[in-house]
Amino acid sequence: MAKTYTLNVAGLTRELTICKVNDHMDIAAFIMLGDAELTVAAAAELLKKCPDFDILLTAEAKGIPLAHEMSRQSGKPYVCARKGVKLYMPDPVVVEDQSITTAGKQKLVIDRKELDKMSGKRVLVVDDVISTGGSLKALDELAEQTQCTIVGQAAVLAEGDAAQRKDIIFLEPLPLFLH
Ligand SMILES: O=P(O)(O)OC[C@H]1O[C@H](OP(=O)(O)OP(=O)(O)O)[C@H](O)[C@@H]1O
Ligand SMILES: Nc1ncnc2[nH]cnc12
Repeated sequence: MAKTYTLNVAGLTRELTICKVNDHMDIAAFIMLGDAELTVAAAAELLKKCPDFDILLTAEAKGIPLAHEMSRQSGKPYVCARKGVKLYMPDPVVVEDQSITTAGKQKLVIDRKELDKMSGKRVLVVDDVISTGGSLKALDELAEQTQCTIVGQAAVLAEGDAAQRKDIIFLEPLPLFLH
């Protein structure tokens, strides 16, 4: 049987499977994709803690259901950064992204027209989990490519050292398993 970590968040309990990242570190995999009950509950709790905003910004893939639900509950729109350039992006703005779960570099991309939906707006950056902060940094870099104000950076979970950060809003910490 795979080892698990018991997570209590937004009034719900989930058993997260522990997965190997490398010889020295495991993570408890937090997968909200497919978990509508948790997504709805976490979005509601997070919105209570976040400042007023005009538009949400998130990253493909696991950030999408959370941003969608926060958008639905708040009535505010969201913009999603994709992990690659699509043929329907005439003017893609691309930044590099490195996250704890992915070996090597990824890309985050938003087409200019989509990016400019944030222009002059108060932007709340959201993701399911913040760990190294690499993905959050890439989202911030994209937001900085237009005239907007980032009013908050929020995630359901802050993993490892991210739980000590004072510049993010989160519901619960998530440990890293070092050995
Ligand atoms: O703080 P970091 O170290 O960047 O880790 C956090 C990021 O990692 C996960 O995405 P992942 O790269 O696994 O991609 P996915 O959502 O496409 O599965 C998660 O959804 C965050 O975006
Ligand atoms: N614990 C975790 N589970 C899933 N994706 C992650 N990205 C960063 N940390 C993660």
